[in-house]
Amino acid sequence: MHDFVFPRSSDTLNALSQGLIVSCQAPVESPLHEPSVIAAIAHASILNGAVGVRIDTPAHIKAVREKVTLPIIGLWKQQIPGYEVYITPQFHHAQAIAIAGADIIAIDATLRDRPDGETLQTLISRIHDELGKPVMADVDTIENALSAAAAGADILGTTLYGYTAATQHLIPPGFDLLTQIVEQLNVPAICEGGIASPQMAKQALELGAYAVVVGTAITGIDINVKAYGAVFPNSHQK
Ligand SMILES: CC(=O)N[C@H](C=O)[C@@H](O)[C@H](O)[C@H](O)COP(=O)(O)O
Repeated sequence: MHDFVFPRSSDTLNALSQGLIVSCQAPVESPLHEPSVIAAIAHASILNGAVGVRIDTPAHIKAVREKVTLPIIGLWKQQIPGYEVYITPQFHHAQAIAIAGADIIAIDATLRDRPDGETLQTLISRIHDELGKPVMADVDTIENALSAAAAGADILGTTLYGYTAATQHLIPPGFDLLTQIVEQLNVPAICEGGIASPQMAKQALELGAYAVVVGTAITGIDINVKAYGAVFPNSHQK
């Protein structure tokens, strides 16, 4: 386990070390996609030992902030026509989630095109300089992890492994990407995506993960019930 020296918000980043971060998100069409519900799920996660939470949208972050003092990794998923980046694609999205109360700003840190000629480098620099927040760089490949680290990312996440054109043939968790980051970079790596059991989370830590984000396996009621329903002859959800 490395000892990392963080240039900014070191208390926040140190608080995540070797801990479980719960991603509390719900499909837009779900009754769970409601600020007070997401806040309750986040609060329950913290009460049961999570060191932080990962939350989408300013409204949900604001509601969670009222219940939770531990670190919030904030993001804002926004589809922009003509662009593939969707996790906090532009600076104004980052600004909105910072204002809502996020401690760490998660962004798509691939080198795919962004609107208005913004680059990964300028986006990270503006989040640091204008918002004073650390950046979690969600990546899919070691090449993008290297460029995100060079652009100043404070932590790297394997979040996009399996979710980009370059990696769509791969199935999360990205343990191979995690290992490459741990071996090649001196930036903490968060294993996120596809962690489906405590054993898998333990494996991520053993491979050198700084922390582990678990979403669907813990908070994905809609998808999990649907998966159970698929094996029941008497299920009204097809
Ligand atoms: C690719 C993408 O958009 N991932 C999102 C990022 O915030 C979430 O939809 C995931 O639930 C999260 O990464 C946690 O992963 P998992 O739910 O597999 O534990």
